[in-house]
Amino acid sequence: MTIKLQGGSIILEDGSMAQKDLYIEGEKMYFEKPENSTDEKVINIEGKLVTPGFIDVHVHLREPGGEHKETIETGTQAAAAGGFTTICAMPNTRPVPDKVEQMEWLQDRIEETGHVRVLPYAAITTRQLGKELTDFAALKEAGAFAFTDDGVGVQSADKMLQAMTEAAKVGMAIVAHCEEDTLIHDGCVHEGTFSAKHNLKGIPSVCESVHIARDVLLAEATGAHYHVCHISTKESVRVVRDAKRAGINVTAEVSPHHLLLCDDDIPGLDTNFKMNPPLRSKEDQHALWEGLLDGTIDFIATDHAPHTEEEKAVGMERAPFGIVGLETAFPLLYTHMVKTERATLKQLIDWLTVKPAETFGLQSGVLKDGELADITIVDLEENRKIDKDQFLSKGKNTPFNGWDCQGWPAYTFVGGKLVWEKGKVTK
Ligand SMILES: NC(=O)N[C@@H](CC(=O)O)C(=O)O
Ligand SMILES: [Zn+2]
Ligand SMILES: [Zn+2]
Repeated sequence: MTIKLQGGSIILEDGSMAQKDLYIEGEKMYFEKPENSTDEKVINIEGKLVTPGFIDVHVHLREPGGEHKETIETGTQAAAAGGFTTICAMPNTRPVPDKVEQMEWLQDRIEETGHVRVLPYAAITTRQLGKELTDFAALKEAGAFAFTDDGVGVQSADKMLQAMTEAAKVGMAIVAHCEEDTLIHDGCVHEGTFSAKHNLKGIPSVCESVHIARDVLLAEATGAHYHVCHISTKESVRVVRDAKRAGINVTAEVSPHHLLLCDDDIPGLDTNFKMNPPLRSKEDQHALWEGLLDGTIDFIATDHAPHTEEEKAVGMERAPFGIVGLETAFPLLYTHMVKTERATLKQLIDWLTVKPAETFGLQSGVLKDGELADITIVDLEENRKIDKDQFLSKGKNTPFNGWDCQGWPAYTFVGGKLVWEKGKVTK
């Protein structure tokens, strides 16, 4: 059966917007009605926006080993609800995907229970311990998206040098959680006004930026593609900007929460404002916007990191780091970036589609005649409050609960299949 998406505004490959019907037949999309099409189901999407499905390269699905926080099934349902058609799963699970066997298990599980495309990362080091490199060639062969030890930094410069050398050989990216263990100082929030006011130990900005400074030089020495996860400080932005100017192959992502919040916004000892890296200063937040707008930062990724309410209910110092993001990213960014005219709709969509696709050489990210139908349809007029109890994710740990947002995903198609329709999963 052909699905006709009728009357929507489409974002075309060249970035222009056109009022145009779109047809889905099998896995593919077409700008004209396919010739062999017989019966037709019309979905009226007048007034709505049709965009390439969103891509999030930084998601914690927790399976295997953390199924009480999230599963591939619930995490991909949350992704579908958020308009994401491709997400990349972080490897800080138990066991860690550091061997072909684990990658294969993960691929099977994704195939069985995933509602959207899931591209799994493999670890840089065995059990993410930073000691022994994994077999990059074998893991690439087994379908790894890229290599990362996200959750912890790679402490040894020599290990990182070896990792980048191997990554360059197999033509894959090193995706880095940048954190120098000797500078964490046992902190639970940013070292700044909030930590001082509440007498909490702080994580200084240099804890992140020294790793980035080290790593861009290693990337230069090896020619590897080096990607910075969840960039959060002004010094980090400056280092990446300078490295790009020097022609080093570095890219970076920023999370919605680091764009929309700083440590002044933390209302008190609320652990839904605790994440790694922590919310930094107003100045840092400003530098992230600047970096994103001038192209130093390439795109946006959520760092969706679900934890249970019980785990989060043990106080600022002991609660785990991390907040969820898949179901709130677009409405938050549309409301606080586009409606406020700090960026255009086209820029926002690029940061969620074309840019991550280009950075990692993915085929998706554009609407193109005859291509796979990974499509998100957004109701830009819909207004509602974020309600954590409505999340499909098991994680309710968001600092944005109750925020008024405009612009919510209404339909999500993955490979021509409707996986989300106004409030319900349709698989
Ligand atoms: N971001 C976080 O605060 N937490 C992440 C780990 C990580 O992304 O570093 C998690 O796995 O919970
Ligand atoms: Zn991380
Ligand atoms: Zn992460």
